[in-house]
Amino acid sequence: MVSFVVEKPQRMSASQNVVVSETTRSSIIPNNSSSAQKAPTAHPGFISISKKKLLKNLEIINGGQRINAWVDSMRASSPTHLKALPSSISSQQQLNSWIMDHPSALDMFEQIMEASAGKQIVMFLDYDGTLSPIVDDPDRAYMSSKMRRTVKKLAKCFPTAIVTGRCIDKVYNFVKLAELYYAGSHGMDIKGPAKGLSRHKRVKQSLLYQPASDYLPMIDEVYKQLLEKTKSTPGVKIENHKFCASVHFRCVDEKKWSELVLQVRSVLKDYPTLKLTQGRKVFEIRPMIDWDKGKALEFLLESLGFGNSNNVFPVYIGDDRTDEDAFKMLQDRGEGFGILVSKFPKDTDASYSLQDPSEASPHTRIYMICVSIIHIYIVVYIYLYV
Ligand SMILES: O=P(O)(O)OC[C@H]1O[C@H](O[C@H]2O[C@H](CO)[C@@H](O)[C@H](O)[C@H]2O)[C@H](O)[C@@H](O)[C@@H]1O
Repeated sequence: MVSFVVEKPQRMSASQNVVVSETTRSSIIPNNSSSAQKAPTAHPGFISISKKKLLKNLEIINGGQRINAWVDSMRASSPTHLKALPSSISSQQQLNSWIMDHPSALDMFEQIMEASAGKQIVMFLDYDGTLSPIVDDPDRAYMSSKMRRTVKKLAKCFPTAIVTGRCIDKVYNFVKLAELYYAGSHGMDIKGPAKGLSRHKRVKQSLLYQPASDYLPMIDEVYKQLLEKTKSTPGVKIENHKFCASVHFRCVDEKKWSELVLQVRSVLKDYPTLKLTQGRKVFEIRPMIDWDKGKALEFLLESLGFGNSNNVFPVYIGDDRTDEDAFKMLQDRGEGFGILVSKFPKDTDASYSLQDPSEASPHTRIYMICVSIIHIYIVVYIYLYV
């Protein structure tokens, strides 16, 4: 039986977390006692619900299984922002203080230029919510042609990778750029640029690494079971991402969420080697292996010959909790920086943010940052070599 514990890991692998409330990085993870940690203190400036209070709020139903925590977590899953502020702190004050800690990447040209001078920039880009806007139907999360042109230009200047929860085939159908590296299925499927590019037909990327290949049949089985179990829930969408599966509830009526949770759990109970994490209005079912977007980033840097190099400057742009693993990896390596795309303050390991109160689309923001990075590169190149 899979049961769940509530914990508050502050700096554990972000992708292992299912956020219980908007104000914490609390998580619901499969109940294995070794993973239950002592609750650390919350990040300063961030409001946390105590474990006791949270547990009090949990409703014990269905043979002792806790459902309300899941539903709270689902409610908070997109957009993630800080609602439950003490009345003494206005949301504007909180935003200001967060921006002091995570300044807009667009205001930091000089610092970025200085820090990256003489180093090889390597670009890592998340897809959903970063290169494409969040939309109701995951099959229609198109990237604009303008964005595609920007990414193409970027890839001419620097090695560029798409790091996504989607499987490579699906993300490739949106991005359509053979010259990129792709780390699909949350980094569990890594491919390099295709050799012998063709304008007319897709040339297959070269396989670099698949750390969860043993899980392929299991994920397929789970995907089919999820389809079957959830078919009575209107609006649900199940995706097979090869090494992981997604259960979307963005279009499921909130009244049906507890029912959906029960359906998902009834499938997962037979698969103790899978874990469940949560993204933006989506449950992600993934192999319980020590691999995430951060590890994929590290792997790609090594593959590019920058394993032990001081001459590399990786930049990772992402919007979701799973991107935190990559931000953390950069922070731990002390190289490059992470940029969080978010309009709201979030607990993050990214150094910079891209948030736009004037509601510019993610396209515009990423476009601007990419153009800026290309600009920085050209300036540095001219400075050094011309
Ligand atoms: O790592 P990412 O590239 O950010 O992928 C994470 C998930 O993205 C997709 O779902 C999200 O975007 C959808 C389209 O905008 C939206 O409908 C959904 O609510 C979001 O969660 C993708 O469909 C998932 O499978 C990925 O895991």
